[in-house]
Amino acid sequence: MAAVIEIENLRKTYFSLLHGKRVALNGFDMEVAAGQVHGFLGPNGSGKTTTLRTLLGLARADSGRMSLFGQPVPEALPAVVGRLGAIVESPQFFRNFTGRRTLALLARAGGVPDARVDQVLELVGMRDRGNEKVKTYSLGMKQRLAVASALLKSPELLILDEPANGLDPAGIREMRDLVRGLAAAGATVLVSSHLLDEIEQICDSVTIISRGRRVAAGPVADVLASQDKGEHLVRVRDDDRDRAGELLRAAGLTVATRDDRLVVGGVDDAARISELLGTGGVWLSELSPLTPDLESVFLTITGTTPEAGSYRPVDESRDEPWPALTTPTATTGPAAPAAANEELSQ
Ligand SMILES: Nc1ncnc2c1ncn2[C@@H]1O[C@H](COP(=O)(O)OP(=O)(O)OP(=O)(O)O)[C@@H](O)[C@H]1O
Repeated sequence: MAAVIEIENLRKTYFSLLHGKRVALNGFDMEVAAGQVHGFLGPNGSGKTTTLRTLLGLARADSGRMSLFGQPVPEALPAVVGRLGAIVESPQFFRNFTGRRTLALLARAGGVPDARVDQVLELVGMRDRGNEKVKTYSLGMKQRLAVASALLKSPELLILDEPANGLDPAGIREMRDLVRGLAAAGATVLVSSHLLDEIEQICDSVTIISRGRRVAAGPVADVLASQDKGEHLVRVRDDDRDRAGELLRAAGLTVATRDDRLVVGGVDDAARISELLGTGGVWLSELSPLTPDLESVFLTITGTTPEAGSYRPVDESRDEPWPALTTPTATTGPAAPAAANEELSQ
C-alpha cells in the first residue's frame, strides 16, 4: 500500500534564551499508508504537535526527510496542499461571524462551491447551529466547526490534532463515526489523541512517540500483541491460593497476586494451568487471559505508568540525558534512549 505520509529521521530543536536548547524531535520516523485511520500517540511534550506543524510547513525542521503523497515537503507543499485538510492546535474564528458565514468565506477563498458548506455542517452535526454566531458556541461546537472547515476541500488526507477535545461522549461517538466514514470513503486520516480507548476503536494502525522518537508503530493488533506477555488471571478458593502459587511456580511459571486472584505469566497454553492445579488437588473457579489494551501498552512503552509518590515531569524534551527506557519496542524502529542520551549529553 502506498504511503501518504512518510517521515524519516526528523529532528527539530527549539532554542530560547530562557530555557536553552530543547530537542523536540530526535530522529523521528513515521509512515501512514493510504486509506488508513492512523493514531498518533505520545505523552505530553513528546513531539506530536511539532511533528504535525513541521509536516505542514508551519515549523522548520533541523534535518530529516518528509513527504506527502510521495512528494517531498515542505518543497512540494503548494502542489499537495489542496489534497489535505488539517486542524493543528485550536483554530481561531471570528467570534461575531456565524458558523455558516465562516465556512462560506473559507470555501470562497479555497475555490470550493457554496453548496459544500451545508454538506460539511451536516457531516459534523452542526446543521441546526450554523446560523448562530461563533461566540455562542461551546468548545465542542467550535471543534466541530474546525473539523467542518478542514473537510471543505473533500481532502484525501485529513490531519486532526486532538479532534475529540471538548466533545461530550455523544460528540466523541459522532467524531468516531465521521472519521471511520471518511476512511470508508477512501480518505486517509491521521489523528492524534490522548483518548487511548478511542484510538483503539477507530484506528487501523498507530505510531507511538516518546521523547521525540518513535517507540512503537504498526497495526493496532500487532502493537498490542508485541506487549502480550501470555498472562492469565486465575481464581481459586481463598485458602487454596498459596498452594496454587506453589504448584505453578514449581512448574516454572511466574506468579503474582492481584486482589483475590493470581496473575500467571509465561503460559503458552491455558489448559496447562488447569492441569497443573487439578493434578495438585486445587480446583479453578476462573481462568481468563489478560490481554493488553492500548492504554497499558502506551504506559509501558513510554515509561509513563504513574507511580504513587513519585513525580513525573510533564515536559518530555530535555537537555539532560534521559533515564533509559527498559521496555523493548513493538513492531518498531529503534528505541530512544541510548543514542539519544549520547547525543543530548554532548
Ligand atoms: N515554539 C516552541 N518553543 C520552544 N519549545 C517548544 C515550542 N513548541 C514546542 N516546544 C517544546 O517542544 C516539546 C514538544 O512539544 P509538542 O507541542 O510537540 O508536544 P506534544 O506531544 O504535542 O504535547 P501535548 O500532548 O502536550 O500537546 C515540548 O518540550 C515543548 O515545550
